[in-house]
Amino acid sequence: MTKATAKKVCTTLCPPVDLSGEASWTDFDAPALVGESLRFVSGEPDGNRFRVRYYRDGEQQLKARIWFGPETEGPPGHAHGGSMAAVFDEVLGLAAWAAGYSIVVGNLNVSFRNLLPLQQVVTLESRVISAEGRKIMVHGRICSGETVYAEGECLCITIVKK
Ligand SMILES: CCCCC/C=C\C/C=C\C/C=C\C/C=C\CCCC(=O)SCCNC(=O)CCNC(=O)[C@H](O)C(C)(C)COP(=O)(O)OP(=O)(O)OC[C@H]1O[C@@H](n2cnc3c(N)ncnc32)[C@H](O)[C@@H]1OP(=O)(O)O
Repeated sequence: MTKATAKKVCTTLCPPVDLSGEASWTDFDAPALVGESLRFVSGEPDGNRFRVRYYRDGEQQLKARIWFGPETEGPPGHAHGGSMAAVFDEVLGLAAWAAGYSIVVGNLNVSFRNLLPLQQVVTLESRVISAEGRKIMVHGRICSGETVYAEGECLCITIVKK
């Protein structure tokens, strides 16, 4: 896609995008694990906001291919920081669930490193860093090739049944 095309805002539904993963990744069925509770980010897979597809890599870490559509716009032609934070909240929280922890997100720090152009497929790479008591630390970054758009550090807290 040329830069000129990428900047064009879709007033109707944008065309399909290629969210396929790398050859070594396997599909990850998020709804099978957590039900329909991820609608905020991944609830409209053909819409103009986010389009997301989940995978596990060879080390079983969660990966996501994500397209930030025109409805995530913040700075002209680029993704709103809050849209990236929402993506980190969902994907890093889901990464902890995928690793076997029943959690909510207690704290999320996001560093915005580069403006993210709209309508570009990027990758969110996650990694469960540590698990100490109820605290599960998950790190991630939104990137494409060598470019890192944002980094996230997510403290997840396991839910205590009352
Ligand atoms: C009961 C609700 C159940 C909801 C979930 C149920 C089912 C979900 C099913 C499927 C899930 C689907 C998808 C999951 C994937 C993504 C989810 C998206 C992520 C989210 O969108 S999720 C919503 C946003 N999320 C919240 O809405 C959290 C609101 N909040 C709370 O629910 C409490 O605040 C909680 C539980 C976090 C802690 O409360 P608590 O009373 O259980 O535990 P306590 O306060 O004692 O903390 C224990 C130790 O964690 C440390 N600690 C706690 N918070 C910290 C912080 N912020 N910074 C640094 N350290 C912190 C303490 O310092 C202590 O550490 P120490 O033990 O060393 O003293």
